[in-house]
Order: sequence, then structure tokens, then C-alpha cells
Amino acid sequence: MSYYHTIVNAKASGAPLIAVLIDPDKLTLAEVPAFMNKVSQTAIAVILVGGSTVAAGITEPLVAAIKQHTTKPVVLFPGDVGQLTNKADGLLFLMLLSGRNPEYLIDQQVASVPFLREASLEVVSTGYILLDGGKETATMQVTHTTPIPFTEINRIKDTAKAGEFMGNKLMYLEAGSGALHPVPVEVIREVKQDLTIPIIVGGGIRTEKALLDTIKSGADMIVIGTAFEEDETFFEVLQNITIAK
Ligand SMILES: CC(C)=CCC/C(C)=C/CC/C(C)=C/CC/C(C)=C/COP(=O)(O)OP(=O)(O)O
Ligand SMILES: O=P(O)(O)OC[C@@H](O)CO
Ligand SMILES: [Mg+2]
Repeated sequence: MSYYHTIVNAKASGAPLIAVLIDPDKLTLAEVPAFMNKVSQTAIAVILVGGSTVAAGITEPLVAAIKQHTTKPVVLFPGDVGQLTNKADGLLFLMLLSGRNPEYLIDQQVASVPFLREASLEVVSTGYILLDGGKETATMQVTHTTPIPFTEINRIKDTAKAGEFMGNKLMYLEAGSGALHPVPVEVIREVKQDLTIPIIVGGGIRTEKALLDTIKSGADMIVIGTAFEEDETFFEVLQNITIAK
């Protein structure tokens, strides 16, 4: 099935999807079998692959190795055009709406077209809103953009709604990889009420409480990366919770 429809169905059912983010800079090919064995024992439904700074050429063999261990959709979450590979199933076709850097609003997207025209990836237009999770992140450094503070709720809502009006099919609220503070419940609730498209939330979710709060606030897909990188026992947290809003 289309990964986009899997997310739309999750929104309709009220049971959000959990996605693991695998950073090609951090997981080696040799570590893939054991890591994917842990993934397979959890309710993780989507595997995202990407990073803000990934060396060219390493994403493709990693995705190929991941695919050998799962039938779940493997979706690219790329920081740049160099991370594209047709070995994945889908692509979050990101535009960085919180920033004002044309490189991440249109240039990377245009540069990806010669590849995507020949590829069979499921391409889904995704607004990407970087929020201030209390720590300078790699994404801020790479994109030379400033995140929006959690307190600027109207600006966050207007940015997300503008993305929906411009045709985004998904909206990603990002506190930043390894954020000190995940996206607050109130921010997710307010954006959710205002949009018709599914909402993805990630950044700094590393405790059971943070995960449960994010689920309850209405996120349709929740992305967790650092918690698994730093402590693989976080997989057990996932096994023990009920994923329903
Ligand atoms: C459409 C195409 C081809 C590319 C989109 C390019 C855009 C707009 C990217 C948005 C900005 C960006 C750099 C996003 C990166 C998203 C990501 C995978 C973040 C994860 O960051 P980590 O690499 O985990 O950071 P750390 O290394 O600090 O943990
Ligand atoms: O690594 P963490 O903090 O889980 O964040 C996941 C993702 O939203 C980062 O782009
Ligand atoms: Mg990271």
C-alpha cells in the first residue's frame, strides 16, 4: 500500500504511526541486522532514513540492507538531494517552511527532478517546520535558518496552514534531532485543529511520558531517532504502551 495512505488511515483511525529515523551517518551496515531485529519486535510502522549531513553514496547501500530485513515502508527523509536512492519506497518531498533560505524552499527540489523523473519512489509533498527545541541542531546549521519558538503559536499555525494551502500533503513539526524539549502538546493540538492533512511530529522524544503526550495530542505519525541511537532499550518502552489517542 502507498505509505501516504497508511498515514492518512492512521489519522482517520486515531491510532498514530510510530516511525524510527535511521541516520546513515550513525548506523553501520554491520549493525543493520540486529537493529532491524529490534524494530521488528515493536509497533514501528514506518522506517525513515535520512540526516542533515550525510556523505554521498552511503544512503543507498544502507537502504538496500534495511529492505532485506523488513516489509515495512522505507521512506527517505533527506537533508539534501545527495541522499536520494530508488531502493527506498517513498520520499518526504520536504520544503523548509520555517526558514527563508531558497536552497531548502525550491533549489534542492528542482535539483532532485532529473533523478525523480526516472525513479519509482512515492513522492509526497511535505511542509517542514523547524521549532526551537532548546538546542542548536545540525539542521539549523546546515540550512542557516532560525527555528520558530514554541510560544509563537500563531506564526506556527499560519506557517502550517500556508503549507496546506500551497498543496503540502503532510506537515512535519520538528523540534530538532536530539532536542531538549519535544514539540509541546498545545502546539500539536492547535496545529492539528487548524489543518486537514496529517501531522508528523519529531525531535527530542526520548521518554515514555513524552511519547504518550505526543500520541494524546493528536500527532498522526511520531518520529523517534536519537532515543534508539543512544539507548536501544527504548524499543522496550514501545512494546509496553498502547498506541491510541
Ligand atoms: C526534496 C529533496 C531532495 C530534499 C529536501 C531538502 C530539504 C528541504 C531539507 C530540509 C532541511 C533538512 C536539512 C532536513 C534534514 C532532516 C533530517 C533528516 C534531520 C535529522 O537530523 P540529524 O542528521 O539526525 O541531526 P544530528 O546529526 O544532529 O542528529
Ligand atoms: O532524533 P530525534 O530527537 O528523535 O528526532 C527525530 C527527528 O524528528 C529528527 O529529525
Ligand atoms: Mg539525529
